[in-house]
Amino acid sequence: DLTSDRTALLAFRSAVGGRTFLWNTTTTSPCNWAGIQCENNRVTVLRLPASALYGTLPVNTISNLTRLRTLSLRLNRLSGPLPSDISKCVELRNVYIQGNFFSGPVTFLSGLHSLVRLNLADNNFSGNIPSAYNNLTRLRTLLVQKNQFSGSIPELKFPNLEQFNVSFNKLNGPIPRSLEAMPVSAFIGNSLCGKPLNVCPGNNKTQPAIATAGIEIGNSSNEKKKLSAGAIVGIVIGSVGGFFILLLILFVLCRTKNGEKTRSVDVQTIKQPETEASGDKQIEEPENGVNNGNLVSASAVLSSGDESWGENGTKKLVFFGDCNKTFDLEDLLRASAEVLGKGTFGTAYKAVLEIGTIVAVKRLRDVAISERECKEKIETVGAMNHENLVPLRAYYFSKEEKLLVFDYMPMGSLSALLHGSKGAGRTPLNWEIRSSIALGIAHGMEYLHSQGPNISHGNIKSSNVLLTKSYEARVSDFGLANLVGPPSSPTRVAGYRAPEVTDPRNVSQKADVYSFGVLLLELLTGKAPTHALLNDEGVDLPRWVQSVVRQEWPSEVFDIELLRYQTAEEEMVQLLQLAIDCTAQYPDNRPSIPEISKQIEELRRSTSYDKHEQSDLANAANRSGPF
Ligand SMILES: Nc1ncnc2c1ncn2[C@@H]1O[C@H](COP(=O)(O)OP(=O)(O)OP(=O)(O)O)[C@@H](O)[C@H]1O
Repeated sequence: DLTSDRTALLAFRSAVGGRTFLWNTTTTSPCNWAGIQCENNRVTVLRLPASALYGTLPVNTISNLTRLRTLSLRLNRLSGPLPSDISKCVELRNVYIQGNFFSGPVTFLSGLHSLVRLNLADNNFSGNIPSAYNNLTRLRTLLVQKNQFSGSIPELKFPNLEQFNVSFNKLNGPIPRSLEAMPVSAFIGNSLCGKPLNVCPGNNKTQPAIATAGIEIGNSSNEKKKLSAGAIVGIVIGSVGGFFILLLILFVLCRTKNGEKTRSVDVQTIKQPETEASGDKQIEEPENGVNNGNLVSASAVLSSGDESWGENGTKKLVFFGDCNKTFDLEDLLRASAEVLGKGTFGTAYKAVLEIGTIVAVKRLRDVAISERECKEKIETVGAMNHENLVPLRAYYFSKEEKLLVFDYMPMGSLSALLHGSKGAGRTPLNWEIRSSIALGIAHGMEYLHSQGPNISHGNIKSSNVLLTKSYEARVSDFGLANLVGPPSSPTRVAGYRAPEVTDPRNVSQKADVYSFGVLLLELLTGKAPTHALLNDEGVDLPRWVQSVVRQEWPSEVFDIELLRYQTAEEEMVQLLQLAIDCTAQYPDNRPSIPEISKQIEELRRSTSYDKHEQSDLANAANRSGPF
């Protein structure tokens, strides 16, 4: 059997071009060849992702591997039709051929009853979406986005379907009921209609009662009645009258409210002493960013009559939620402090309080908005509560000083971990850690984005991802982007900024996704992204990765440290593809954060699934070559 597998594999190798040392043919057993795994002396896994393969696949190559369970040819340059005889591999569970140039209709599916994951995305497949998919009752993932599929989507019934995407094809007609619960992004870029997209034309069920002139009433066509001209005039006059009454009520309400507001502002102004007249000074900035004794060596500055935001004129830290108020402003000012770094919004300090508590304090500078607005924004940040966000515990606000008190994260930032010293004693950042960090960030962002369509982070980058002792990711600096004025010079954030962003204080959720994509590339490549303007040793990561993936050997993009963990090569390439999708030029072509989380969860699950399935393969460790 193994001899026939070997023959089939050699036929495959001679059919496609690519990396020349693909397989060491002097070894008799293909089970020792790179990218191949066996069970009971039969080839079960053929993984050649990102291996610069090109050419077509003739019949009797893959199909002779009758015990094949996983076929991955992801991110190569293979073309032509996929031979239909692959249907002979009845044990196939995972087929990943995303990111090639395969074309023609998909005819190989009938008979593949065991299929769990099917990813045909980013190819040139055409024809209808075969209803043969319906035989695939175990299917959990069906990704066929970015192809040339046309016609309508058949009613597909998959009891276990978790991931589904047909976006950016040439499909038309209504979305079948069984797929209504899928996200909008699964269907965009086609001429489809119906839930979750817009209502199909001619389907009046969910249309508003008054749509256009010549209005029709009723659910089915035989019930349709034309409204008389008189009725239309009546409806229009009634609606306009109602609208004016509503406007009048709103006007009266606003006037009453404004009167109240003015009164409360007056009260506050009277309460607050004149801080400018009290001769307060600003806290001294450390000259060179080194330890400066305590947080505010000029703590007297604040105690000399500076006005806090306290209710009755006392200096007060305002705490959030049920956070224990175990310290006050005086304690904070007395704490020994060291500078952690200077960022866009100010300087960050590590403060060790006398009671032993350690906090991170951020002193905001150049706050560009009114006190009231600033307070509201800080309160919004304080109300955010998610395990993957750095919690804001308290704040202090006065005319001269704006301090934000966060939990201190002992492992520092992801940026420092990726690009800092790689000397002995450092925990190597393996796939498990990196993929879990990626997932943590995605979850934190998903929480932020779920707060409203206009809520975004605005400054996603590796120095804003902090880590706990167990390397869990916590996103920091959310909600601060619009507190301060725009930076005067390009900063490190430039390498993460989406091409459409012109005002850094106004960043959409899709622009956050772009920055996250760059962050994923940074995690995978180990390279720091920067902007050409800055002219330092960094690179324009999305552009560099795109060029390597398309022109050279794609796996060369990965960080050497990651390549040591070869058992996850498939998932690494999957995450690379996701990062490339996130950094699409056009915002609409980028996936949403919930989708991204789902994909990372899924690929992390498949790592553990594969590990479990193949743990007894002693030869896995002996494989040669990069994969
Ligand atoms: N809560 C925290 N715990 C531990 N270290 C922190 C904390 N907050 C910030 N830091 C450290 O302080 C440094 C400076 O942080 P800061 O957020 O002020 O600037 P930045 O992230 O480099 O840039 P930007 O202000 O543009 O986000 C960061 O690199 C980070 O390592």
